[in-house]
Amino acid sequence: MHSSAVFQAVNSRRSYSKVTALAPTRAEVLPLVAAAARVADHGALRPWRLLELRGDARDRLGAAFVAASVCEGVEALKLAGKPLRAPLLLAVIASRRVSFKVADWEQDAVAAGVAHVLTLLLEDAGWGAMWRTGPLVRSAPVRELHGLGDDEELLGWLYVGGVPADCKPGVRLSIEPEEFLGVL
Ligand SMILES: Cc1cc2nc3c(=O)[nH]c(=O)nc-3n(C[C@H](O)[C@H](O)[C@H](O)COP(=O)(O)O)c2cc1C
Repeated sequence: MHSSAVFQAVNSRRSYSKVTALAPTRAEVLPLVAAAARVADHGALRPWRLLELRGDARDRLGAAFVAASVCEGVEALKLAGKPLRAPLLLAVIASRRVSFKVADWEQDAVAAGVAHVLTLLLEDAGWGAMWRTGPLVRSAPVRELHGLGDDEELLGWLYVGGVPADCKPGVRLSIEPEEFLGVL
């Protein structure tokens, strides 16, 4: 069982904080999005959407960060440059649908599930990805840039790019599963 491709992919998953300027094309990303949409989804509400940010859209996100902050001068320049750490950012948006049956938190769990599975699929396709948020993710300028509706919340961005040839190995320590799997 532990040699299955799925087990290996999940067990070796890691984030890439540094990526190269290469990015998957929209055509390459689309089938991964379709596959990620297969996560469990109570009522099949599809309570999520993604936005691609490439090129100067990343500068506009940097400007929104600065507008939402109290930073000036060098600090503002540093903040403005944060979205430039990857050539492609995929904004993850929880879009809550009106439902008497499915609570908001269940819908947010679906959106988060899509993002987790998508990072795994991106890695499986040879790309480096890292989910990032930051304190300004729910600020008004950032919300406005993404055109969020009243029933939407930004869950952050998957920073996506090429895996550097000299990247360091991942560092997450293994857990002791007995500690996490109780019995009632
Ligand atoms: C919702 C969410 C938001 C995150 N936001 C950040 C962030 O803003 N900055 C950061 O350094 N890591 C953030 N992380 C953690 C990284 O994505 C990553 O998991 C962490 O650096 C550990 O690396 P690993 O995934 O290789 O174990 C976030 C993770 C999640 C699930």
